[in-house]
Amino acid sequence: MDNIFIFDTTLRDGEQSPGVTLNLKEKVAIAKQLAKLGVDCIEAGFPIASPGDFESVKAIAESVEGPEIAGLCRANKKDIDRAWEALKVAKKPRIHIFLATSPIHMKHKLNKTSEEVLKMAVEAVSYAKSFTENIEFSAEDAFRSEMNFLCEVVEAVIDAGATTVNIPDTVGYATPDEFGKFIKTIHEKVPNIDKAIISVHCHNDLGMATANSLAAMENGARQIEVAMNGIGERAGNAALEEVVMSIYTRRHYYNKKTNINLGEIYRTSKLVSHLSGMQIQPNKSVVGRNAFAHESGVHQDGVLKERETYEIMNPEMIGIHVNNIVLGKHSGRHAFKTQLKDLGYELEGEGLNSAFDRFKELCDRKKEISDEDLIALVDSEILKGPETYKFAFIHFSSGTNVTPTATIGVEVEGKLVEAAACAEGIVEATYAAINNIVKEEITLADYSINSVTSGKDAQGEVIVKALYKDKSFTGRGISVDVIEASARAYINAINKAINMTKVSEGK
Ligand SMILES: CC(=O)SCCNC(=O)CCNC(=O)[C@H](O)C(C)(C)COP(=O)(O)OP(=O)(O)OC[C@H]1O[C@@H](n2cnc3c(N)ncnc32)[C@H](O)[C@@H]1OP(=O)(O)O
Ligand SMILES: CC(C)C(=O)C(=O)O
Ligand SMILES: [Mg+2]
Repeated sequence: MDNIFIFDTTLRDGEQSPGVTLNLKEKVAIAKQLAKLGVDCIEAGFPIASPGDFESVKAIAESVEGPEIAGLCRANKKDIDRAWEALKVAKKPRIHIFLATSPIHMKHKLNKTSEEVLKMAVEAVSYAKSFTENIEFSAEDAFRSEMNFLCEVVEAVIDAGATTVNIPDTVGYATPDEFGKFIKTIHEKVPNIDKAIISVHCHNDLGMATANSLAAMENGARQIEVAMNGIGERAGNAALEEVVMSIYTRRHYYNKKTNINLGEIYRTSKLVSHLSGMQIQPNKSVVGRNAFAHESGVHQDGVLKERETYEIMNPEMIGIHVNNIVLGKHSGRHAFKTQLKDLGYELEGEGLNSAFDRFKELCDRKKEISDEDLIALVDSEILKGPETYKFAFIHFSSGTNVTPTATIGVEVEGKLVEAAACAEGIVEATYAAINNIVKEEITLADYSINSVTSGKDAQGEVIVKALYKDKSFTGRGISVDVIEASARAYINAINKAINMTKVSEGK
């Protein structure tokens, strides 16, 4: 079976999803999980975009082993220099240069002729080649490009040393049959095509990103670019879990394989969803809550008699955990640590202690702690990043004919600071009380609440988006009390906003 190279762009195109902002610690945690998952290449970011992006690409290049680490750049020297500065510490660095080749992008966005674009592409690849052998070139908006010109660019960048050439459907315009034919034609027309790996990068604007990627694979593409849970610009990228599980489940049809450890898929999906704040729709293929649920009698009867009547994949295969240990108030550190290890977390020392303390607090408020509770707790506890403001307590009163009032306690540099506020609603009062302590120009842009598990003692997970200096920051908070979860989420967003802005302003 031929191997298909999986290039993961969760941390670059995925992070371009509106409203998603990940801090350095979160990006490194996702990259380490992607390495466990077995992706062949991690696109860690766009180093010139901001000091924060640069630092996270560098940190991933330094600390994540296994996959190649790629950094994106435009076709110019300063982007390539900056990308190399971040990537050079990686064991297997890859410079990824993109430049649009479609008439609409060249004319309106780049204001360049096709001759100038061809020259820029070749010069950029040749320049990057002075740093590393491993160069990917992406012809942005390739699918809307004129075929002969696109082939001319592909041939020229391969001659200049590109080892991978990516053919993106940047705006998700293609349909599977025509995209397959498109990739086939490129293979037929470009004489030196065998000297490079042909890659595809499909967007999901018409819901066809996975189908288009697979059609391209059937016509010679050997690398597929994906993002976990399909996150990315606009409607997102081809979803890693869909592409990989299609290749696996239909392996006898496609005769292809990937290096992905299928058992890490669910865990990675959960981590990305928690940290990005992009919730997974219940009916999402492979990783949605309902992907393996059977509601109707005929289906339940079938599955009880023989699972394969209605299931084409085994949930355990993708790491949906079958749990024999029930954690609760009487569990100790050993069971806690073992359970976490089964879920993919290797916690030691301070990290383990702080997660265990939060776990014990939770046990006082909730009888049985599920895997979902544990994952949410550890993700919010361990990866929250620097805490300028630390939640201490909240008291509130609210109800019909009562003015909602909240008093909040927050630790600032080790000192407890308290403030109170009234408003029309209790969440608004809580946030006004927090604003009285924080005194920064931060506004709430979005708020959502979900229960982590079912049952009356379920934890609530609040995700907020806060605006600070024209940028949006996601915060997450969990608690069995939804007002406390709301306070924790807002404080988390404020901490991220202040600390990530300091990094990007070089402070
Ligand atoms: C399809 C994709 O996903 S592409 C990746 C998109 N990702 C991002 O944009 C990441 C975040 N971006 C940023 O932070 C900023 O856009 C930066 C730092 C990269 C650039 O910021 P600025 O210098 O202020 O430029 P701005 O974004 O306004 O405009 C882009 C400029 O790059 C040029 N450009 C766009 N693509 C390319 C390219 N591939 N190669 C060279 N130049 C390019 C544009 O023509 C424009 O140039 P102009 O100023 O001469 O008109
Ligand atoms: C940078 C390129 C690969 C991209 O994201 C696109 O064309 O969609
Ligand atoms: Mg893209």
